[in-house]
Amino acid sequence: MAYFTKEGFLSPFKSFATQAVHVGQEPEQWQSLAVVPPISLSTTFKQHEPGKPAAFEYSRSGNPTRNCLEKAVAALDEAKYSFAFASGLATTMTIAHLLKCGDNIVCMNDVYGGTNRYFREVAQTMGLTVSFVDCTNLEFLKSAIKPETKMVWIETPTNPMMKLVDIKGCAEIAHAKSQDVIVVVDNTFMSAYFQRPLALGADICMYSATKYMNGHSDVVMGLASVICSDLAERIKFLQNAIGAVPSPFDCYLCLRGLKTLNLRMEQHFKNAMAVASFLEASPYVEKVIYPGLPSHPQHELMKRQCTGCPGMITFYVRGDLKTAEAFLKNLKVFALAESLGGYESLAEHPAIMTHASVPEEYRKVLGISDNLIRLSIGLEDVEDIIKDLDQALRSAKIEDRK
Ligand SMILES: Cc1ncc(COP(=O)(O)O)c(C=O)c1O
Ligand SMILES: N[C@@H](CCSC[C@H](N)C(=O)O)C(=O)O
Repeated sequence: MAYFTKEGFLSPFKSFATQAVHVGQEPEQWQSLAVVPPISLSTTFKQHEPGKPAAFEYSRSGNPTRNCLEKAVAALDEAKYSFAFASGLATTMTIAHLLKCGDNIVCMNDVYGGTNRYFREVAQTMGLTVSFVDCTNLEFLKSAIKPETKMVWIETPTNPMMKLVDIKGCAEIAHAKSQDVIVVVDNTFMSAYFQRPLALGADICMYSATKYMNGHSDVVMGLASVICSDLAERIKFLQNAIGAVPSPFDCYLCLRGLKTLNLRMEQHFKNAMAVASFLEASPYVEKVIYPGLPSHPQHELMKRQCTGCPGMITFYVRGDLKTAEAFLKNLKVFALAESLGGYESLAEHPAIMTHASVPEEYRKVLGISDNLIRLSIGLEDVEDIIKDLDQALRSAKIEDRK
């Protein structure tokens, strides 16, 4: 088993835990001096004079509980502003509305299946064009950007192939072409604790907060953070004008989840590192893709732009679809389920589940084959996680060809 070390990674972001606990949550903002931000359910707020609201007027436009969450996330992303949405995809849709008919998006070719589906089947029918490009190679990105390109959309690490994209390199190339190109990083797999895209030159850092940011698999939500006040104005306008906002209760839960983000991510990393090492040594496994392992082709980039690695591991089981299915059905500690980033370990089959919406020929090119498995390593005792994987691999009756 590889020795766990964070050597070579970026140092943790200063005062992260303190900010997660306190920013946006000052008791003095409430008449009650509540230490825990109240869940503010009122849809509307009394005005003293027509058209002159105090801090809030209508809950879609702004809500006290959401406000606390947005302030906390802005601090954790080293941003100036953050905006919460009803889901990760609602965030993607709202961001896409920054563009107009005829504009082009250059999108990393390996992204979450739903992002791929949204760009191909929704945004394109509304008049945007989308070019899917392997942005791991910055030369490909450079040649893909054309005069109509107004947005570059990357995910790093990618879902599910765990490819890394050099955020700083991408931002430099995109902005050198034109300062108007908006560079968006989907930071879902990393969370604010392990990666700060805005500090590396991105314009928007977005999340499916359904995953690590909330971390308890009980909220569907999205977030977008920015530094530029002009961009913030435009997103705030769209947040209200489109209206895909989260409920105050979900904002409360996510804010609560953020308080343990640093602790959870550290443990996800430790557990995943042990699991990845176990899988790499297993005769039943063809190949493990985990950026924390020196065997990952972009391990050095991971250390250069991140403070650690999340609990996401992708691997090829030695065998075929039947083997993969048998393995997944035999798991006991892991739940066979879509999603990721919660405290519980999940396993899934990308080709049949999370990335079924990606056309088959495309999946082939990306390497999303029938024997590909994606794991979200949770916070259970790592010995139990490994024992479970071991028994499931063995009982899948895989021929040992090593
Ligand atoms: C990387 C990534 N981005 C975006 C999304 C979309 O988020 P949501 O399910 O919250 O709409 C997901 C998962 O669904 C995801 O894995
Ligand atoms: N981002 C999650 C969600 C998975 S897919 C959800 C649903 N089946 C859909 O197609 O929209 C993940 O990667 O697990």
